[in-house]
Amino acid sequence: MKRWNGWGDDAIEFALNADALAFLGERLGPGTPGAETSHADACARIGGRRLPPHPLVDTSAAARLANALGQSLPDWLRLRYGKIDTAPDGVAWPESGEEVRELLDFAARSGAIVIPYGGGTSVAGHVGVEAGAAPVLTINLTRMRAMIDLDKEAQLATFGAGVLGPDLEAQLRAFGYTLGHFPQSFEYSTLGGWVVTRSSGQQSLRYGRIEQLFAGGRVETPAGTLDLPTFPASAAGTDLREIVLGSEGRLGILTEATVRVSRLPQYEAFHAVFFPDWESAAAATRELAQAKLPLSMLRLSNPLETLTMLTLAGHKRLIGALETWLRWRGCAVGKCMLMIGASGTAANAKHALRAALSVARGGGGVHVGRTMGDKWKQNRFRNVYLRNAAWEQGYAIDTVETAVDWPGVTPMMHALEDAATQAMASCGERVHAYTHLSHLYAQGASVYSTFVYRLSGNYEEDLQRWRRLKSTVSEAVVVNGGTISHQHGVGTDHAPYLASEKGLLGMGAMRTLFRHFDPDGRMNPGKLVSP
Ligand SMILES: Cc1cc2nc3c(=O)[nH]c(=O)nc-3n(C[C@H](O)[C@H](O)[C@H](O)COP(=O)(O)OP(=O)(O)OC[C@H]3O[C@@H](n4cnc5c(N)ncnc54)[C@H](O)[C@@H]3O)c2cc1C
Repeated sequence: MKRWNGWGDDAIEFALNADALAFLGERLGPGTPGAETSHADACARIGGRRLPPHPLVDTSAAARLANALGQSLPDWLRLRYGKIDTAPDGVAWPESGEEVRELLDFAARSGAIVIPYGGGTSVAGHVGVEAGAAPVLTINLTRMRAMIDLDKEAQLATFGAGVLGPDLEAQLRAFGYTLGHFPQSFEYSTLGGWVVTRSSGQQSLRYGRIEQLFAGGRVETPAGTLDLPTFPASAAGTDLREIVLGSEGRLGILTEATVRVSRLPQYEAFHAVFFPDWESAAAATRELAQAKLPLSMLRLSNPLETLTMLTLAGHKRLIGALETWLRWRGCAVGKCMLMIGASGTAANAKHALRAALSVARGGGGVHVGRTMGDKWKQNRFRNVYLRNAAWEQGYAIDTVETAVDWPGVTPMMHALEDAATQAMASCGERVHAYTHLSHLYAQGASVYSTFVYRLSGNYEEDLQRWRRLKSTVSEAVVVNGGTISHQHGVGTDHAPYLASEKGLLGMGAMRTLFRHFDPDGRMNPGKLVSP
């Protein structure tokens, strides 16, 4: 069953091994797990409902709690410490566009605010309920999950927008196709959520970001239905898909999405290469991105992330032997791991890998084969469970991500890690901060930093620690010329920083656009831009 106050299926544990615990203890000090609220107590704290009855709306405390929050660290703090001060007044699970329309009309009649809810994997405060006088209706889309059409000739598939990643891939795989969109949250996030948050999957180098995959669809807005027909390309003025992408539930509900699919790859492999230091690794990775080889993934870990991954991997003797061999090849303290993936026909993928490994070797890289790549693939959606394991040992894990052009990539990495160190020092704490470049472009890269730090066991103190960390690191993103999000979107947590990249005129244009589709300001207010 899905965990109500953590990540994933409660039958799956991904424990921290003894070496990893000792490593964290040494770097941060011993953790203090907080007292936890039970599900029954959390339900008991859900206040009275303010919506009139409707046959499609469930007003039970359990349904409202399950759809009250996402997966950001403050969301976790609220759930774990039982500080659920706001929740929707009712939750509906429509099964058709007509039911969505009916629910939007019901919300208008009841003066209710509407929050669209996909998988609830937002890490930026997209689905939470702001305190206010109006009742709140959360519309959970996950029952709209069928494949409506597969046009093999055009390689286009249309789905109900609430389809979860594994379900979508399984429905396509039955016909020999894939979307190839694999965010780390794949198992619990939805197609609609991906589109409206401009998500990016781990193999975006081959398949593209969701912007490239989203071909059209249907949006139910308070002002009417917006249909987006598919074209391979069009010069007919403003591309209306672009106003749906990144709209974060502000203009309406995406009920159907048509996506560009590919044939299932015959062959897929991930290889690991180590470099002696960050400078050589970053230079070779940039060269690889600019060579535009048909790879599916490039993912470069900095020295501390490399060390952390090797420590978490367990298999101490095997990793020890690998490290001895790497030392002998010149990759010792400060080494960085690059993961290179290729998918497609066996001949093309192998050719791309051979070419990539040759560039990597030319840049000082040491190729260690496929074993680590196979392990990475096997655990690509499992590592997230470490958030649960770390919490239980008294440690919080949070991440911040941005993207910047190549000259800014290394300065950004240092700026994010320094900002986190400074923020936690102001709380009298240390932080274990490490970074990888997860999505590579010819012009630049996403910079993705992970921060591990101690919980205090006290809700207010832990919220304060998170606020300091989030604001200091977000300011570092802005000062260093990065976007406030490369893939997680804006929500409430990044909204204060958006104007610095959009400008006042741009922010005004976004507000006017949302008002056009949602004249009463009913759709997910407070997220992305202030009303
Ligand atoms: C552990 C973890 C790993 C992650 N890894 C990645 C990653 O690799 N790449 C990445 O891009 N993101 C990642 N994310 C972030 C998150 O998964 C994405 O933002 C995802 O796109 C959200 O999809 P969802 O279905 O869960 O949407 P939700 O969280 O339910 O909603 C997000 C926003 O979309 C709106 N919304 C949802 N569905 C609809 C709809 N049908 N119509 C209109 N509005 C809608 C909501 O109102 C809200 O504003 C990760 C999150 C976690 C917790």
